[in-house]
Amino acid sequence: MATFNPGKMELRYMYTLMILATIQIQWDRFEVERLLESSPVTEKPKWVKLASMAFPGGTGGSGERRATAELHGSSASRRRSVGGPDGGWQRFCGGAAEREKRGERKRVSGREREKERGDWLSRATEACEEFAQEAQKLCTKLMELIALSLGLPTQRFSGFFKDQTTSLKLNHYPPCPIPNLALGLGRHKDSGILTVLAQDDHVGGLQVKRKTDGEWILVKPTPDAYVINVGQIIQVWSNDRYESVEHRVIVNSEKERFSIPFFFRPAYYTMVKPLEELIDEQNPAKYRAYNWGKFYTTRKGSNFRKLDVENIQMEHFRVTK
Ligand SMILES: O=C(O)CCC(=O)C(=O)O
Ligand SMILES: [Fe+2]
Repeated sequence: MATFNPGKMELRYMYTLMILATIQIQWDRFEVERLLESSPVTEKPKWVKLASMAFPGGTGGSGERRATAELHGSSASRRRSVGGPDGGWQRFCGGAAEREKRGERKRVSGREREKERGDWLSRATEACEEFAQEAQKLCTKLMELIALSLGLPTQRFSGFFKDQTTSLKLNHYPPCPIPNLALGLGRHKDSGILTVLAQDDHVGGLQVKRKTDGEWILVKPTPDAYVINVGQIIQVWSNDRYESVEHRVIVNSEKERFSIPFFFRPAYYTMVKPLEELIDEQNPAKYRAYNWGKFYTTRKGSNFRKLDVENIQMEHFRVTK
């Protein structure tokens, strides 16, 4: 019987999460299809069977509901979608052969796979485009409300929405027989402006850290609702009046889980710093200015997950007294 070692736990998340696709969203044009085609999805056909993806519907409007229906498949096709990304995953959750025995993975012919890939791409593309457009509108609205709540004009943030580095990610967390030895995604704060997260309507896994006692609290899925995360940029802009919450994802021993975060982010050239209207002698700036593009690429390019070293954090720009 394996023993639970919380110290090691954080390091193992890279074994379980499969990022099916990361879609860079252009401000004036959604180039989802082209980017999906060049994503790892097409290079790793065993990941492709996403027809079963539970795409939470409702708040995005009727178009999204249609996409939801399209993306729901039979339970047989859902099982077929489970594939393993690497040896690490196999170590904890079984190799391809074991998963085939458990009925979680089925061998498919090259031709069948090609067809599935094509079908999946067109359905996923349509669904992603609709979701991205709705999420974009939602973020714009939310930023108006956040501006008002800070005593600022509603359009205060609109200058930051040009040349966005916004992206959409499709996450797949396969079931893991030893869930207490793995994390779907390690603890982190989202670094951008806002995240609109469509989490699986039925399978929970997202946890947030309660500030008062450090306890991890499960965010129970609410059908027809999105989870909105305040990103670290809002924390800096608001000079800590808003705080970005730490979160992570645990895995499930029986059920796979999907989630679709939409990361609303500014242009690479944005200098992130507390808004001048919010600082004065009594409320001095708590952060030094940093370049978003540099911050983001350094953070993304770092191999902190493997080396167990600290990744670049917004906290590094906090002014110390
Ligand atoms: O899968 C989830 O529910 C959360 C994913 C997440 O936090 C992220 O991708 O940043
Ligand atoms: Fe996150």
